[in-house]
Amino acid sequence: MKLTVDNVSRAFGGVYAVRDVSLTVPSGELRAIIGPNGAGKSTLFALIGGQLAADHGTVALDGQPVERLPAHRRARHGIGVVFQAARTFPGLTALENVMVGAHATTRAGFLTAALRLPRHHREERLIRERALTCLDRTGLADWAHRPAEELPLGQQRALQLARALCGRPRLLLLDEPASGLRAAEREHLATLITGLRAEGLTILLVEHDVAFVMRLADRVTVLDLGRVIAEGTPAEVRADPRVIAAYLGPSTEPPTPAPAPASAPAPAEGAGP
Ligand SMILES: Nc1ncnc2c1ncn2[C@@H]1O[C@H](COP(=O)(O)OP(=O)(O)OP(=O)(O)O)[C@@H](O)[C@H]1O
Repeated sequence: MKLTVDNVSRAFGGVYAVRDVSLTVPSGELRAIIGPNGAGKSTLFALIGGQLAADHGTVALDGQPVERLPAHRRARHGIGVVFQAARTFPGLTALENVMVGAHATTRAGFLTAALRLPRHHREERLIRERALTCLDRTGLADWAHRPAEELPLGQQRALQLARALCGRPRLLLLDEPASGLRAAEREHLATLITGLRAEGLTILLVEHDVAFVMRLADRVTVLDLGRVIAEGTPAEVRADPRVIAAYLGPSTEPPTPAPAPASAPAPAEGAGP
């Protein structure tokens, strides 16, 4: 699903968190959004997902404007969101938590469910199967029947992703999905994201782990102080002087075999034995 954000702004108390941001993400692209703390990344996600309303500007999915719709209506249009903070529904099992994610997209309405009509039972069975598949994909099959609040942090984050996937999104917003994960969990997540992208899902990824982002993203948009300061392929963005000044700094780049120009001043860091 193609995402078009056009001139979107949102201020809090007179201060812009996001200002005149435009971006187009073609269907099937994995776009990373990076930038320093407070750059407006999470706010931009909320403006796309509908958790926040924009002061002005438009958001369109496959050309259809959605900026006036609340979050649950945007979810029906195919937006899935994984928030930065792990939010599970305590008292429900992991499986039940994931099943909640599918209800946004089911045909059976509240009344059907409340009256427990046969159609409701059919849908519940299908949702349960779908939820189990999503748990399996996110490495949580063994946790399905455990209370969600008993899951360790890494698994709670995976649970959020499973829940979003269970809603069958066509645009997935991932806000710092790798934070707090251990190396093996990170690798599993990277493989999963790559797989989802290969299936044609459009993905927006906010992540502070630059190495993680750069190896996954097709293109990268860089925000600073609420504005887009650069956009391009990972290599273009890494080499952009404005991005280096605002965010990356000269030495965060993972080691690459690029030849250093003879006149380049070598950073002193790590020069010792
Ligand atoms: N609900 C809110 N009320 C007031 N100010 C807010 C609110 N949400 C965000 N802001 C402000 O908007 C700016 C952008 O915040 P945002 O969380 O979008 O940045 P971010 O790039 O996601 O930061 P981080 O990387 O730290 O998560 C910040 O100055 C923040 O303090």
